[in-house]
Amino acid sequence: MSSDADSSRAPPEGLSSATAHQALQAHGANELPQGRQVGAWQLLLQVLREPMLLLLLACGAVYLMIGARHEALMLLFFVVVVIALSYVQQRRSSRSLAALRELSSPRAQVLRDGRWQALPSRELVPGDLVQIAEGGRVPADLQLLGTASVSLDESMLTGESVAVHKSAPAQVFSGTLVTAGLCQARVMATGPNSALGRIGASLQALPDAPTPIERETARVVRRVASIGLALAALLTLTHGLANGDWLHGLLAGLTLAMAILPEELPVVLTLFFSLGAWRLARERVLVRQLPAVEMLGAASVLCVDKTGTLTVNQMQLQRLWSEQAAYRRDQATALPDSLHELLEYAVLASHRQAFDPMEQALRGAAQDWLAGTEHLHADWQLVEDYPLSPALLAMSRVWRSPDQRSLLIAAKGAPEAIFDLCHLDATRIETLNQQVSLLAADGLRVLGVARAQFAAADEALPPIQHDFDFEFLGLVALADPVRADVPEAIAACRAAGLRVMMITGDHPATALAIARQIGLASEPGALISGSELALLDDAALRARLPGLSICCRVQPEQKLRIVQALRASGEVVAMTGDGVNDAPALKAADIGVAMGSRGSEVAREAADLVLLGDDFGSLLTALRYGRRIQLNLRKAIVFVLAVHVPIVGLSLLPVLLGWPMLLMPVHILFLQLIIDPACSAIFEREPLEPAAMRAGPRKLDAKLFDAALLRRGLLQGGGLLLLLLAGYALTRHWSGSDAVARSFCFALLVLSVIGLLMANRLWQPGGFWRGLASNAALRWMALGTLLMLAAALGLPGLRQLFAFAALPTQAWPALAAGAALAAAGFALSKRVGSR
Ligand SMILES: Nc1ncnc2c1ncn2[C@@H]1O[C@H](COP(=O)(O)OP(=O)(O)OP(=O)(O)O)[C@@H](O)[C@H]1O
Ligand SMILES: [Cu+]
Repeated sequence: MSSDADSSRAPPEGLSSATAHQALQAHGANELPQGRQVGAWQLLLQVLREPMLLLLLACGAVYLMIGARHEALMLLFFVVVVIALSYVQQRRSSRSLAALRELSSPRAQVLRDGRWQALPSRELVPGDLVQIAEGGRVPADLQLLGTASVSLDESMLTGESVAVHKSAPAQVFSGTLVTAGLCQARVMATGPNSALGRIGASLQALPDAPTPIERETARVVRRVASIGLALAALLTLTHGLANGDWLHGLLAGLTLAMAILPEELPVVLTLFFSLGAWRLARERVLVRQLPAVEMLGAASVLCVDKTGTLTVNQMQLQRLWSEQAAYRRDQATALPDSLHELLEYAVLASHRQAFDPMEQALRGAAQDWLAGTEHLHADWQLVEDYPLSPALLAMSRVWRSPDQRSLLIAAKGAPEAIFDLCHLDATRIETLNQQVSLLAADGLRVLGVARAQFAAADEALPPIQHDFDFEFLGLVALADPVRADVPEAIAACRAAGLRVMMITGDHPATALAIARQIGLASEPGALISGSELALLDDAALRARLPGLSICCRVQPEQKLRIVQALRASGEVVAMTGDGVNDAPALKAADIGVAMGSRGSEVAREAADLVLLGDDFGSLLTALRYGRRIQLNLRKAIVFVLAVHVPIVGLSLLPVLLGWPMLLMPVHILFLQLIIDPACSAIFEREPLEPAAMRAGPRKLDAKLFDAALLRRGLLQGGGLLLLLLAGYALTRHWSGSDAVARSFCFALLVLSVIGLLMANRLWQPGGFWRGLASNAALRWMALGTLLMLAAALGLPGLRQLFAFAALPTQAWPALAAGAALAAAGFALSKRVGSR
């Protein structure tokens, strides 16, 4: 980490943690005033505003008016239970969200107690020594130190998006973006005292806009709720007009409203997303946009950048080649003298404090092979530097040596760019290209190296690299090994129905070689180069997309174009990236994925997911979770739907048929107490069914509440309603007692709800009982429910509250038979309703 160029000077010192701690007390944390945070009270308020509670309170009031004090008290008890339940659920989500926020807070490289460490930027204090590097945000107002320089994008302070070049002792400002370079700096001002703090700007993330799924759910809930209210009003009217008993009519209406209200859906949605994000964080995947995980389940194309994602991005210089000599690291130890100059100029064309792994590799090789020769020039002075540009993939650096009058220029870059700079003739280019292809075919990244002299040392330097008179020196080839887990992960992605596309700035031959190593399609039509791509208009590009798996020599802007073209042709695009230039494409993709430790801050800010461990395999984990959340959501929805049909039916039909009221608020509440926790706790925990991974991505326009889902839910619920009505009518006829019939019907309903849970837990056929063994939440749930049911049927006090009667012995076998029938029906419905 320390600078190699400054070794002659005493290294600047950092702070000790004790001093830093004191300074932190004095100056305050290095952060801007935060947006509002959700405290416990606000959560409670949110809970209290829930419509379910309002309905309960209204019911309580009606009970008081008709003088049923016990019932009113019991409702009050339920109010407390419901509040406690939703409070616990909401806290669980907001806790996991807070933990995520903590994980995603920015970090800075700081020298503390003589050791470089990554600390939260929040803990920086004036006087700290930090290091900033390409792709990072400046964590505070800093003064640059040493000889290195950086390029900055200060647009967020100035509105100017032209990069500015700065070197010591210039100041750089908090929140600006380092687009190139690596430099040490001293912290001058933090938090509200920084330039950013003074203008009151904030880097707060965008407010979370509701996603399609959230909007769809909100729409469904609204629609169902208004239908419910209308029905409830209608019921109250019918009842009131028919019997003249308006209070009981109101009670029936409120009961129906409670039965219909799909209040668990939004809860299920937030809880599934936030718990899913929390689970993923434990797998070292940070979710910055919650719905992105579910979206990942729908991804159909995965665009990956080669360097750093598919490969480890640790370069090693493997071969050097000039027209006179060649060297392979694996076949010889010493570098022949005739290649010394080639390596010397490759290093001169690099930064002294190298950020780029290629340059680090060149520097490392030079230290191994050129140490003690006259080819390392610590005393040369940098005069000018021509950076790499998309138009010319080559960079040059101009040097002044103490013992020469003319300036020396070293250039390195993509071979074709260097050939261009050297103005080589066509035949020589052709032979050289053969050599490049030979090196690249082994998966090596090839760079050309050239040198020039500029005699008139006091004249102004030319504006572009082409104006120098370059002489070609040779080629260097670097290896960047493929990550060990990549071939397997790629195969798994493809098995899951995802198309994988490699996007790289590298040479076609290198890209092809890597594609073969990782098992991507590599036939001729599968590859397109950036220059070819530039000739296509949007329609032609879209036509070219099918079957494409490698894009090489693409420029950063072209990544954006590829993503947009893919999306325009109906694909759901997940895209990985790590560089400063990748941010627009990451934003444009449906799911942007950034590498956590190696990727740039900017890429992380633009991404929806961050792979904290930098391993490609965890993307696959995220994909599995995406499918899992999506499938479990669907299961929960089918369950909620199926369970509401009989509840609504039993509240509505008796009134319409002129029977005595069957379900009362207390029954609905009892059921609610099973249903709410059941959907969130039991379905959320379900592991992914293997078939869902093979089934391919969900269609983008597929709704969460699609026809298959509705059909299955209505089938299960409708069947159950018929069974319950039949059971009710039969027991009533046979026992002559409303209370016995109600007890029977309710007990059957509760047993069937447990059956519905077990049936919808696993959608693949079979496995009805397996649920009890593998899902502890389900086991407890079932046990608790049975105990509650037994209490309501068995304890005289409760029996009265529930308006039950003791079930005669003959009813028990009938109950068991009914439950078995329901279970068989649910098992059958899985075959009918499958997609
Ligand atoms: N520091 C450098 N010095 C000289 N040439 C460079 C340097 N960096 C990149 N190049 C040239 O530019 C080409 C494209 O580089 P670029 O950075 O766009 O690819 P990349 O983003 O590293 O690759 P990938 O897209 O696979 O991640 C390289 O293949 C190389 O020829
Ligand atoms: Cu409900």
